[in-house]
Parts: sequence; structure tokens; C-alpha cells
Amino acid sequence: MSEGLTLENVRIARGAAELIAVERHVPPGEVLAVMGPSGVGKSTLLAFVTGTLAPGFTATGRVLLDGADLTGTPPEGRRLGILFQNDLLFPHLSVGGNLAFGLAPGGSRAARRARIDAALAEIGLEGFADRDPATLSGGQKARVALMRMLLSDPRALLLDEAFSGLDAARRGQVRALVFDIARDRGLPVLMVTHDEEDARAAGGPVIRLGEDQPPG
Ligand SMILES: Nc1ncnc2c1ncn2[C@@H]1O[C@H](COP(=O)(O)OP(=O)(O)OP(=O)(O)O)[C@@H](O)[C@H]1O
Repeated sequence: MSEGLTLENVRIARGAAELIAVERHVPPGEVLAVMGPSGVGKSTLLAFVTGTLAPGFTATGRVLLDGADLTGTPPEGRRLGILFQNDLLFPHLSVGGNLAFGLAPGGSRAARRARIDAALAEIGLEGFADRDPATLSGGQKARVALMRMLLSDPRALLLDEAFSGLDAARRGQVRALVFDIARDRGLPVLMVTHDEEDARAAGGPVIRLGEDQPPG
């Protein structure tokens, strides 16, 4: 049973200056929007959660995923699905090849192909397995990147301006797809965004770093 993602007394500093202080629980299926001005530390917070904080930053506090402390777990073992702005597909692989990259190794060729076909159906791209990614629209590429990430079976989703490269109509569609899937699978979501509409569409709580989360 999923218990969600907890940021427990997380404090991140750069040198002597405290940048962020956050205490939050994100239940399964809920989206916590992280907003705030440029440079306030939104991406840094995600880096702390993934275990990839850059040198020069120090952090205290814990990240709990489904009740387990991630602090000692290396980034590749944390089972987090991460989506960035303009996430790139591998250009030398077909759409199906890109999706196969998200799958754990093993299983028969037929079983892997069946999973890929089912995944394509889930994002409304039946029959796209052999297509060259260069022939896809921006929204279609975004959906493939989303599904590649989901096939790795993450236990939480982290979105860093994930919808920023899309025009308004596609942005709304891809966003709705991500939120629906998160809800269906019971995945907690941390969403960094500059866009108030992203936060409204998510329908969950919003933290505004630098405003209602003053350090100290
Ligand atoms: N690798 C790094 N080394 C040193 N300082 C960094 C590094 N990455 C970011 N910073 C600094 O840390 C602060 C927070 O950066 P961060 O990228 O988390 O901000 P952000 O809120 O995500 O900004 P934006 O909205 O512009 O993406 C900024 O002052 C930035 O200049």
C-alpha cells in the first residue's frame, strides 16, 4: 500500500545561507505544486529528493517514500520518475525502442512488445511503435517521454517545468494525462512550475518558496 512522499523537516543551505525549509506530506495521487521566483531553490529541492544535490549545498531532514527513508539510497535506487522540460527521446531509436528503455531487462521479446503496445494504447498512440521520434508532434513526444518514465515503475513523480515546452492546448492535454495516471496509480507528485494554470489544474496544495516557507 502506497503511503506517499514526505519531506520531513527538509532544510537546504548554500554556504551559510539557508535557501529552503519545507515540511510536507504528499499523499498517493496528490500533486504538490512548488512555485516561487527564479533562483529560489525549486530545482534544488527536487535534486535533494533525487539524491543529486550539487556540491556547495548542504541539507538536513529526510525524504520518506512509502514510509521508508531514502536518505541512504543512491539516486538510481530511489524509484522516482522524473520529467523535465523538453525531455528528449533517443533519436536513433524508434518510439518502441525508446519505451523499451524504460522497461527493466528480462522477459520474452513478445512480452516486452505486448507491454510496449499496451503502453502506447494508454497514451493514445496505438501503432506508433516503429515510428521515428522525429516524425512525432511535440505533444506526442511528451507523451512518449512520460510513458518511458512510467514503464520504469516509479513510486513517485517529480516534474520540473515538465509542460513548459508545449503550446497551451497540448500543455493542458499532457498535464491532464499525467495527473490522471498519477491518480490511477496512486503516485504522489512534486511539480515545480512557474505556471499558475498548472497549479490550478493539479487541484492540490501549492507551496510558494520564498514566500510562505521563509527560512528559519
Ligand atoms: N550547481 C550549482 N552550484 C551552485 N549554485 C547553484 C547550482 N545550481 C543552482 N545554484 C544556485 O542555487 C539557487 C537555487 O537554484 P535552483 O535551480 O534550485 O532555482 P529554481 O527556483 O529552480 O530557479 P528557476 O525557476 O530559475 O529554475 C540559485 O541561486 C542558483 O544560482
